[in-house]
Amino acid sequence: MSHTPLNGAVAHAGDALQVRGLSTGYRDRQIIRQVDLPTFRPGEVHALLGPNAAGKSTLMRALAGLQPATGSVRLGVQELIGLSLAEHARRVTYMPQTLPQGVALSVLESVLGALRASATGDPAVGAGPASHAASEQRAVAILERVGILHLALEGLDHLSGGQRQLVSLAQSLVREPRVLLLDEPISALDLQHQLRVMRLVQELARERGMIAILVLHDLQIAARWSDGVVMLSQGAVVAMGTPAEAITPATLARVYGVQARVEHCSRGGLQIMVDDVLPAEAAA
Ligand SMILES: Nc1ncnc2c1ncn2[C@@H]1O[C@H](COP(=O)(O)OP(=O)(O)OP(=O)(O)O)[C@@H](O)[C@H]1O
Repeated sequence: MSHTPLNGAVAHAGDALQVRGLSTGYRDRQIIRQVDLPTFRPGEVHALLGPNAAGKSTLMRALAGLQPATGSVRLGVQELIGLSLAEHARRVTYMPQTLPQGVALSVLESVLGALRASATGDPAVGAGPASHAASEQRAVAILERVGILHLALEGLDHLSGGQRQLVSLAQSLVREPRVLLLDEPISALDLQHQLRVMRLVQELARERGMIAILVLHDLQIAARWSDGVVMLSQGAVVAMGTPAEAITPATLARVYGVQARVEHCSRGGLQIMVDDVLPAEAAA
């Protein structure tokens, strides 16, 4: 398969994710209406942006097969809508905004549990002492890359909010999914950890040929680390493309109702300055 990767992404042979005419919602309320998304290619990192209640988590959960949807979500030639949850989870991992509370496990045990839960049929993660050692090696390696190996034996309930978010990330990464969906993965992290996580996700996407889609609220981080951006508002796509194409004063006014300037730096980055909230009639 040949394609032109976005930004600095390395071309990976592998299956692209194609989303066409996707609709989903809750009971009598449709949230996402007939959405087409850009082609997500192996090795790329994409940001899903939009205001509160735009439908970002709902869309991510539908992509992960965690709620009923209509339309098409295809990974290569495989249609994912209609697959069993287990089949879906073998290909797509979703990291929710919050880690469940009250789990009496150590960090390492929780990462091993996430690996086992996803590994039915993977010979490297089966029963028996040899595969147990292999699983433990894989879990330790990911804790090290996330930078929390020193927390391996800590109880989950003793961690800070940011530490819990890093554990949640490790639980998702250890599964080595082809598609990784991270819902606000850096919302509880300090500046240094935000950058470390974004760098790690980009590195792993490039190394593994993984597709990473992240819900983010920080536009500057999205612009710096994403190959592609999708902006969602009221369940519909308002803009998509490279960060420079999608993040413009006009889209920021329309989607967030703010007056902003976007400057293109000589080194290729974007500088986004939000000056004010627009009056309601100007934002509409
Ligand atoms: N379980 C649910 N049952 C019914 N409605 C829901 C449910 N979860 C979310 N919604 C509604 O769906 C809409 C979209 O919510 P969603 O969580 O997808 O938005 P979001 O863009 O992720 O927002 P945020 O940035 O605040 O996390 C909201 O109006 C919300 O009230």
